[in-house]
Amino acid sequence: MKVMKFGGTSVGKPERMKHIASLLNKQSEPALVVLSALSGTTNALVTIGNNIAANDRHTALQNINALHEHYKTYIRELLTDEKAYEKAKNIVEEHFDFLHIILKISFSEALNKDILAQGELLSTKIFCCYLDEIGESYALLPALEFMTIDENEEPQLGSIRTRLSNLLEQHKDKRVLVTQGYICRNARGEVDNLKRGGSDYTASLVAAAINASVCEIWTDIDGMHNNDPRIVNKTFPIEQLSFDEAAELAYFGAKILHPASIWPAQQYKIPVKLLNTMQPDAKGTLITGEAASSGVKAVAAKDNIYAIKIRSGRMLLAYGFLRKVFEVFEKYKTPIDMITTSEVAVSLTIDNAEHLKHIVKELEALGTVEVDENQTIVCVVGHNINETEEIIKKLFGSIKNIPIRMVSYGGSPHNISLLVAAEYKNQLLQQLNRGMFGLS
Ligand SMILES: Nc1ncnc2c1ncn2[C@@H]1O[C@H](COP(=O)(O)OP(=O)(O)O)[C@@H](O)[C@H]1O
Ligand SMILES: N[C@@H](CC(=O)OP(=O)(O)O)C(=O)O
Repeated sequence: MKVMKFGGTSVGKPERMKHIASLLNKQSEPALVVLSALSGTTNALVTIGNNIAANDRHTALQNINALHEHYKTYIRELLTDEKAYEKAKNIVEEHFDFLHIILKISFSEALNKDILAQGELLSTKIFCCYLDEIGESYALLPALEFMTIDENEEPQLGSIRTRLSNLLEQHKDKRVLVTQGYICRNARGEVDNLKRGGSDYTASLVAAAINASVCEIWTDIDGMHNNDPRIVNKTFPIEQLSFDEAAELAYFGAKILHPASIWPAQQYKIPVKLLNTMQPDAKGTLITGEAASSGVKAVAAKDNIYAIKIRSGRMLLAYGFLRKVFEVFEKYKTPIDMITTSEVAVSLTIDNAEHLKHIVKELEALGTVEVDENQTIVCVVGHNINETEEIIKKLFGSIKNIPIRMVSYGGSPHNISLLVAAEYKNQLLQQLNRGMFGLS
C-alpha cells in the first residue's frame, strides 16, 4: 500500500479535487490518501480562533460566514449528483453549526484546537462525497481514532500502528482509504494538531506505521526546486535528494516539505516522492537514504530569525560558559539554530521568540546582550559540500556586496548557513542562483 498526501493547494479548487480522484483511479496498488484542508481554510480558522480569544465575536461571526459561503460555492461546483450534493450540504451545515455553537462558549486552548480541526474534517468528508458521486469504493478512516501524541507532543508511533492496522483490517476490500492530515488527539484525549503544515508529518507517520511502499507528497509544484520559486525566477526541480539533504532544506525554509516529516520515513526506510498534482507525469523529487550525487543541490531561506549576541570578558580562558548559555535556552525550551563563538562573544540564533524577554534577562547575568530581530538564515545544501573547495570558492564569490552577519560551516557536511538581515534575503538568493547554479 502507498500513502498519497494532497496538500491544501491540491484540494483548494473543485477541479483539483476531481483530478485527485482521477489520479487514484490510475494507481496499481491500494492508496491511503491523506488530505489537508482546502487552501486558506486553516488560516481562516486561525483568525476565527484569534477573534474569539480577543472576545471579538462580531468579527468571528463575519469570518465564519465568509468561510461558510466559500464551502457552499465549493460543493456546488464539485458535485452534480443531487444525492451526493445533499450529503455534502448536510456535512457543511453540521460543521458550520458547530462553529456557531463555539461562538457562544468561552474561549480555551482546547476549544481553539477544535476550531482548527474543522478544515481537515470538512475536506475529507467532502472528498468522500465526490468519491460517492463517481462510484469509487473507499473508506474514511478518522485520524482522531488513531493519530495520537503524548504529553511531550511526540507522536505515539506504536499505538498509531496498532490502531491503524485494526482500521485497515476492517476495510481490506477497499483500494482507496481516506484520512485527515494535521489533526490528532493529545495525551488528555482532546483534539489537537501536529502544528502548521503538519499534514506532511501525518503522511510520513502513517507511511512508517503501515510500512508503505512509498510516501507521495502531492502539491502544486513538480518537486523540490534548487531555490525558492516564490523569490527567484529561474529554478529547476531536483531529481533526487538524501533524507539528510531534504531535512536540511525543509528545516531551513523549503516550504514544500514539513521538517518533522523526514524522520519517520528515514527511520523506516520509506522513499518519499514530491509530486505535482496538476502535472502527475513530471518526475518530481525522490528522497531516499543515500544521495545519488555530490555537489550543491539547493538553497533555502528561513525567515523571522532573532540573532542574540552575548559578550563577556569572563569567557576568556574559561570553561563552562557555553553550558550556562545553553541552560538558559533549555530552561525556556527554545531551540538554537546557528551558533558561532569567539574568545569574547557568542552569537546564536533562534526562531521562537515566545520567551525572548526572559531569555535576555537571564543571559544578562552572563554578559552584555544584543538582540537583532528580522534576520534570515540562508542555507546552501548538498552532499558533502563542505569538503569541496570549488564549492566554497563559488559560494563566497557569490555573496559580494551582502553584509553577512554569521556563517555556520562544518556543523554538518551537507550544509553551509549564512545569516543576513531580512532585507538582503532576496538579493542573496538571486546571487547564489547565479553563482552556484549559473542561472540569472
Ligand atoms: N525549494 C522549493 N521547492 C519547491 N517549492 C518550494 C520551495 N520553496 C518554497 N516552495 C513553495 O512551496 C509551495 C508548496 O508548499 P505548500 O504551499 O505547503 O503546499 P501544499 O498546499 O501542497 O501543502 C510551492 O508552491 C512553492 O512556492
Ligand atoms: N491545513 C494545515 C495542515 C497542512 O499541512 O496544510 P498544507 O498541506 O496545505 O501545508 C495547515 O494549513 O497548516
